[in-house]
Amino acid sequence: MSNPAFLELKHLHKQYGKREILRGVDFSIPAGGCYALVGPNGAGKSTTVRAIQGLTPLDSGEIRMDGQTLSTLGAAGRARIGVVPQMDNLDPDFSVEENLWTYGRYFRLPKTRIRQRSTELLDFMALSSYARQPISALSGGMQRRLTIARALINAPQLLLLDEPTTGLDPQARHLIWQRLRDLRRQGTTLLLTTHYMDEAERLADQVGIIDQGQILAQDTPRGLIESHIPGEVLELRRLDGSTPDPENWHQQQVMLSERVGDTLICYGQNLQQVMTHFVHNPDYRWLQRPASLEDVFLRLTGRNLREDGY
Ligand SMILES: Nc1ncnc2c1ncn2[C@@H]1O[C@H](COP(=O)(O)OP(=O)(O)OP(=O)(O)O)[C@@H](O)[C@H]1O
Repeated sequence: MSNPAFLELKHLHKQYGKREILRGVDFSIPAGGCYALVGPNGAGKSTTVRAIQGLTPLDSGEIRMDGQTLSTLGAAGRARIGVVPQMDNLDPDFSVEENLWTYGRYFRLPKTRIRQRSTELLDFMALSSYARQPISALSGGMQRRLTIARALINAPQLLLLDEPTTGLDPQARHLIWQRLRDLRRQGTTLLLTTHYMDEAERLADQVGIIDQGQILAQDTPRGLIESHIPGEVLELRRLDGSTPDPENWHQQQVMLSERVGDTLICYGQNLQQVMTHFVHNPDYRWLQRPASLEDVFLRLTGRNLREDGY
């Protein structure tokens, strides 16, 4: 039997003017689970996260946490949610620990509790030696870790992370991933939005691919790959910079191909035949590799920048 949902989103709809931003978003996360919402710019990820926070009123749909409708949980329910926004909004006039205290006071935690949580969280996020430093003394990765620590001050059961590692270097990203996995082991439920497929693959049990306000597919990372991309992938580029044109050959040989800029991504049952065709052709560069979540993402959400503002 699958675990009961801790967070449930049912048929979320949101319109700005005539434009439908969320068109029936549905998903759920069991307690202690991690769900990654991936999608192109403007897909509706932040709007979904803001709706859970109660910041964006919905036109219809329901959000339930721990079995209760969020709107009826009120402030007490929202206090069980920690939020890591897309942009760091730490207070530059305060020190590292003062930033945590401000949040603790916001949640009306007793002083002794704030002190204890601040010490624990600075240690957890490897920031103890920076406690008295101004925010300007922190690197981008440290600021991100402090933003996560701040979101954890009141020990929330659900942590919402809007693009938690965008713009960070690989070491900084790995440290954050490690801490997010630690949080899961402690029972925290995570919902993250990301543009990084490797992040979704590394952290999430379930990945939802959202585009134009709709979840196009959701499954485990492996399940998404296996059900959308058969076998390996061949990337083809022409040396003259033009995109390879599959018209005259791929129909008989390759099941599927997608154009991404100047690259043709091929996959299908007859990939080896296509390979032999190009290996000795000096006009082409090629790369054969295992299929990834990014291939699924590109296949489902379209390759080229759209002209409709998304
Ligand atoms: N207050 C608003 N008024 C009008 N349109 C809005 C408003 N907030 C968001 N939108 C539009 O809703 C769409 C979805 O925005 P959202 O921020 O949810 O996308 P996203 O998937 O988080 O994108 P990104 O990856 O760029 O952060 C966008 O086209 C955006 O312009």
